[in-house]
Amino acid sequence: MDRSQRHPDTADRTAPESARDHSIRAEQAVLDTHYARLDAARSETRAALDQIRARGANGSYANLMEREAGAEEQARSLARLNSVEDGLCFGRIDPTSRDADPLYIGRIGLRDADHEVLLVDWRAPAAQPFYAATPQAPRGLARRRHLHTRGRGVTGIDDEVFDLDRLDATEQSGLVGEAALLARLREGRTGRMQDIVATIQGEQDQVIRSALAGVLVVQGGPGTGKTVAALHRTAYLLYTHRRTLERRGVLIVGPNPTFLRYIGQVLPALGETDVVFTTVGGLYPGVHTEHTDVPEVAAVKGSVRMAGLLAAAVRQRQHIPDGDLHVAAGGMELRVAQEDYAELVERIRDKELPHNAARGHVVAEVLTALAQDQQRQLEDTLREAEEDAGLDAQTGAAPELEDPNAELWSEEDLASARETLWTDPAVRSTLDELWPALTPQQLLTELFSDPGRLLAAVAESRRFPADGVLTDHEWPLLLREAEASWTVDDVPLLDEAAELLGEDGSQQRARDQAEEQRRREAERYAQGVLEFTGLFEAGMLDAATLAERHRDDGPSVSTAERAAQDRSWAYGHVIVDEAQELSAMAWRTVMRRNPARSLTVVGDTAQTGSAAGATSWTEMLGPYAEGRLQEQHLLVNYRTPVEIMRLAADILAAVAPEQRPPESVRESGEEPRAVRVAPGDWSRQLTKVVDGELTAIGAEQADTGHEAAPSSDPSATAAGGRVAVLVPDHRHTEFAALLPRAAANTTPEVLDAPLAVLTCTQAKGLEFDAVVLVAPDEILEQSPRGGRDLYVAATRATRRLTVLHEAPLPPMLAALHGTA
Ligand SMILES: Nc1ncnc2c1ncn2[C@@H]1O[C@H](COP(=O)(O)OP(=O)(O)OP(=O)(O)O)[C@@H](O)[C@H]1O
Repeated sequence: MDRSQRHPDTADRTAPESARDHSIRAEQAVLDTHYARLDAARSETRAALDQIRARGANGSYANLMEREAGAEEQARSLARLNSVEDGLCFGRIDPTSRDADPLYIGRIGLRDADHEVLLVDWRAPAAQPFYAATPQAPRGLARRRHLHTRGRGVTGIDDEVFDLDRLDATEQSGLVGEAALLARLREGRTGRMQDIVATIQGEQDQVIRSALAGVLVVQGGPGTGKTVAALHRTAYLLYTHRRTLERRGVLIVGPNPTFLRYIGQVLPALGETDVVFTTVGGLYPGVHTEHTDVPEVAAVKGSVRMAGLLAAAVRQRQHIPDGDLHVAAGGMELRVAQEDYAELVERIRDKELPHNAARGHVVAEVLTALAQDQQRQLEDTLREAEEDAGLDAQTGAAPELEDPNAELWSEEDLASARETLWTDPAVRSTLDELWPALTPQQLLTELFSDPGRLLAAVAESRRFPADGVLTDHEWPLLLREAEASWTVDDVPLLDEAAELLGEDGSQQRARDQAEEQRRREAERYAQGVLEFTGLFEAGMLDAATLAERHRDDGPSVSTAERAAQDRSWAYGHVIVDEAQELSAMAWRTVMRRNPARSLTVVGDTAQTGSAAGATSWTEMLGPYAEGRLQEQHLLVNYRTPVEIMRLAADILAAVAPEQRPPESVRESGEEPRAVRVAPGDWSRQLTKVVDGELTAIGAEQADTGHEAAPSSDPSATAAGGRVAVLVPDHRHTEFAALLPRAAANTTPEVLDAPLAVLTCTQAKGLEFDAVVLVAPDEILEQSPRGGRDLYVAATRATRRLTVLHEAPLPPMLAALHGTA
């Protein structure tokens, strides 16, 4: 169904040419004033910046600081003004009240010289009716108008009229309308996501403008604009809560680096850059990985029961020997009674400190116990000596000691004995055995590479089975070589371990190093400023002092930098995209980064590919939201045409019958098709189909004015439009080799290449003009969630889907029309 048909008020394009031209001319005149104002604002800002710089060489320290801050602010403003050149104004709303003027909506707000509003920022409350008005609830609007522009010229307008009476006769006859949305959706894909400020739909607007606090879950089928809405929400929140979010930063977690690059350009386009982008594999500072475990291992590592296992593994490292503690030190055999040691361990455990912090207490108490034993032994020796001396010298009777309980050692003696003992290697190694200082990496490596240790931790975890324990079938799956590299599924475990262990000194050292590096850079910069301003020669200030004084909360870029390095950083807001893929353990990590629980979670539980991912939001997130979980549903698919979505709906019915497929917004006129490949004929058939797609896209672009340079290589003609070959995981290398000109890895070139060979996981969140889906039966079989992978693959195309198969098609694809 064409969406324009759902707006009965949307006028047809059959309006008289002259009236349409008249409207365009009128809007052009308004747009000219917007650009004139933008140019003026740029000139003013540039002049202000030049003036600040020109004042550089003189003045007091305070003036200098003020000038620096002023220059930075002006430079930011200028960058913002420069970033809105394209599509500065894209909408207009006419209120029903005849007394009120129309409002123009744009990428930024502008006022004229008299401070009258010329243009309203799309994120401002006054702009909301532009996005939220519907024929049923027009929000006080008589008309919503979309302006199409190229450069600084108005090329077209689309109107939706909510109150015809409000428009005069000329305006009524000049109504024009082809839904701006459909025009936008017909454009070819570029490999980078683009902003949708001009065509945000009502249900998306609700997501974008939801309150900052609480956990907002946005569930929606493929192509419903979850990602793009989440990004616009980020821009909206940064605009509305700038102070909070600039200081604490916004974290965006995505499924893979390609996806992050795919969406990465949208925020700068919206004028917002103060954001940290990462994947789950990058959430733990110092480790960055994109390798994943096989599904059955990932399922175990992602289970919340791992938290209990790791807690048990840490307890296992807090050793309580079977007998008394004996240490040979300082020529003596020192002893701590087993029950005394066990009692002190229980006392320290009761404090519920992280392991490494508790170690400090254990060390202190054991040293005291050893020193006291040393004292006791020395005193006994002394007494014996004195007794012997007394017996010898007098009558043979024992002498009367002054007080048998008297302490011969002072507090200082005890302290110095403890210090000496601490330097004794035997004492140290005993303490390291009893209660070692551990890094998260060490804990995990030693646990997973030692079956005996792992089994002991499993046994220990079964003593406290509160959150469930691993079965005898599951725990052996964790075993691996000590040298094995970290996987994405290990990252939340490292974070959990870090939480249990606390600081071991290495984190502090890393932070100190980073701080030292920053200090040196600030000093170098300050030195430049001083030489430039002459203050250095005047001897008024040295670079270190200036750098130190200049250290405040700093610009948000450094907020992002600081946040990314600091495991304990509390972000102001966190956005998780393709959130269905995160395991329970990954959520524990994400929640630690956002103790205030201000999160936007977007995903589709029907697309979950990961074995440890979510099948229910309430189950996965309920425990963290404490009644503040709000779920919104997006139901309209803006990517996949009706014809392809019909087929995808069959897959969905087979793999997640409880889910409703989204409703597609447009038809392409082309049914998806199946091509049967004869055994051994993959290379020829694949090349033929791919070449056909590339040629077709090249021709379509030529038709729509996006003409590419002629070339004998069909892949060169598709610049701007893209084809993806989606293959089973285990055959990726094989199919990539059959198409050597295709990009086939997860570097940025995949996004820019006209042709790419990807697995379903790599294609998650991305979209292409045409998709060639290879060996669907094998995709289905590749994991317990293979059916969901197939659903993801089938919903990536904006125009055409071709399925290539050698084996018979799975029943869920029975509706496909085949070709020889
Ligand atoms: N209001 C809109 N105006 C124009 N284009 C839109 C709109 N909403 C979504 N789109 C486009 O639809 C496509 C799909 O959007 P997006 O990738 O955000 O969907 P998604 O729900 O995250 O999909 P998936 O679950 O498959 O990853 C994108 O090209 C996006 O730009």
